[in-house]
Amino acid sequence: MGEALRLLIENATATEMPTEHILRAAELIRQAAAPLGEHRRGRFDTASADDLLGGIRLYNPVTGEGSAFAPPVDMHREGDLAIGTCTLGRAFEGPPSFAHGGVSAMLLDQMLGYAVTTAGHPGMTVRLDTVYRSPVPLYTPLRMTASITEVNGRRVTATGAITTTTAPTTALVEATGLFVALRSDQAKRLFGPVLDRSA
Ligand SMILES: CCCCCCCCCCCCCC(=O)SCCNC(=O)CCNC(=O)[C@H](O)C(C)(C)COP(=O)(O)OP(=O)(O)OC[C@H]1O[C@@H](n2cnc3c(N)ncnc32)[C@H](O)[C@@H]1OP(=O)(O)O
Repeated sequence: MGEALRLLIENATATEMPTEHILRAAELIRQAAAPLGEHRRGRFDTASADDLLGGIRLYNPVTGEGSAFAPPVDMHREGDLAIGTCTLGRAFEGPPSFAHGGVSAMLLDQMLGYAVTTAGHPGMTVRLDTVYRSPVPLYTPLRMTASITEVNGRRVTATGAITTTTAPTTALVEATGLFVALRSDQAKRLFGPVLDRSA
């Protein structure tokens, strides 16, 4: 379903079809959406397809295969380096033909988070600094990298970059993120209801 939704969003964002076609499509989309809404999970319920501790989040807005919104980014590790790939379509546009700057920050937040989490230092982002060197092109295979630069108690710093796959040494956007590991009281305060319901 995620793939179908992403096709829908791409075509809906790029279409130049006449108004009557768009109104007909809107009606069909409403008809398709209604039965899905008949049985929904609540705010604190994780998706039945998810495995929180195993890191599976089907509807994550960056990596989730099931997400209408995610590019989705495919991530893996090679040694100390986290690597991600994706191609951004029209829905991610900011400046004409290039990605929105907030999208680049979102991709890098997730990449840095993946780097720290898969290195055994899970934490929440408390700071993300982005440097935009060149616009990120749409419809172009992208490569993202991230790695840890410092572990200081509960505070972990990671850096990363977005490049194209054809010019992997030319950073378009760079980011440095600070992640903080939660104390148990913080984890309970923020995620208690979710953990209780998924136990
Ligand atoms: C195999 C599995 C794969 C799965 C992959 C999954 C990938 C997941 C990817 C997810 C990616 C997406 C990720 C997301 O999108 S996470 C979502 C976005 N982030 C948030 O919503 C976090 C909001 N912040 C907070 O809730 C609090 O700040 C928390 C609870 C995190 C810490 O609470 P608190 O703020 O009260 O801190 P502390 O008292 O515990 O102290 C902690 C230490 O940290 C220092 N500090 C704090 N803030 C800052 C700051 N801004 N600059 C510099 N330093 C800062 C602080 O001084 C102290 O240092 P020290 O005094 O100890 O030296």
